[in-house]
Amino acid sequence: MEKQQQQHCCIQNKSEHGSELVHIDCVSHIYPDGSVGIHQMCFRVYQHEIVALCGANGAGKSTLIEHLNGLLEPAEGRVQIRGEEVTQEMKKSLWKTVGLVFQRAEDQLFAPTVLDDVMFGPLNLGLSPEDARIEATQALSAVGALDLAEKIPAYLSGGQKRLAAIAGVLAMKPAVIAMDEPMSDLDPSHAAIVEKIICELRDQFNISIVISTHDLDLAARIADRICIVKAGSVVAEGSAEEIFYNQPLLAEASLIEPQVVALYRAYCQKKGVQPDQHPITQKDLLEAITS
Ligand SMILES: Nc1ncnc2c1ncn2[C@@H]1O[C@H](COP(=O)(O)OP(=O)(O)OP(=O)(O)O)[C@@H](O)[C@H]1O
Repeated sequence: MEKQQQQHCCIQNKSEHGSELVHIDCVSHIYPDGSVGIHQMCFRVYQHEIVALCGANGAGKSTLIEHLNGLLEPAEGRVQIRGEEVTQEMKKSLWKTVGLVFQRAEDQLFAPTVLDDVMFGPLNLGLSPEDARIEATQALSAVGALDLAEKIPAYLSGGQKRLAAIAGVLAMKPAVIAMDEPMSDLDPSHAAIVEKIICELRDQFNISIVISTHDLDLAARIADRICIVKAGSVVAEGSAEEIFYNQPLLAEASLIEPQVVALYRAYCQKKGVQPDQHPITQKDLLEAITS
């Protein structure tokens, strides 16, 4: 089986990446009702990166995310943390390395106040109440939500719940934070706040971020690496330029190219020129069409 796993996991660690933090090599994950969640899935998270999992509904993004912190386990396969294979005993503590922000943030908020909630993780890590309070206060401050500390989680707005949930995970100082659809249900201004926080977590806290998203424009703006998930597997990975200018790949994965890519193609078509650049951000696009 060892040989089979090595053969299947064909996307190799490349020198341009930082060191490897998590490696999921999942031959299969079958849900109790027999549904195949993921299969032949190879996925790595490297240090200091934002990686976006993009795929259609039911592609397997959430199932993969839940494998990252041991909420789900491969029926067949293995998980490695910093090159070390995770044993049954270690599975219980994967959450210390990988924090998970659920799609429905309320699913992880249960304490009487936001501060209590954010302190829960540090207390579980064995910190004293005083130190847990300091960590929680710093985490709330980092996501700009210190004013929510004494609020009752159930009464927060959707955007506030998302910030409180991110703070709760950040307070444990994990190496990786995985967020399942982090912008779902957020208005544009709250989405912009969360987008900024995601970039700050990488840049200021050196935390690697995994997001699952249907929003390819978001992925194009912030992700260092894009993984296309289809039918339970990562079928392609690369930079935004490599992935989002590959029309056959996107069509095969039932994805629609980001707006910047569509606009650039339309511009080139109208001008009768070959699309010889690969703008990904609005700034790149402006430069490409004005240069
Ligand atoms: N608890 C479950 N029990 C049975 N099947 C499940 C369960 N959760 C997910 N699945 C199935 O596993 C497959 C992958 O689902 P998953 O939720 O991982 O996809 P996804 O890419 O996150 O989808 P979406 O974008 O719609 O959230 C789907 O076929 C789904 O029906």
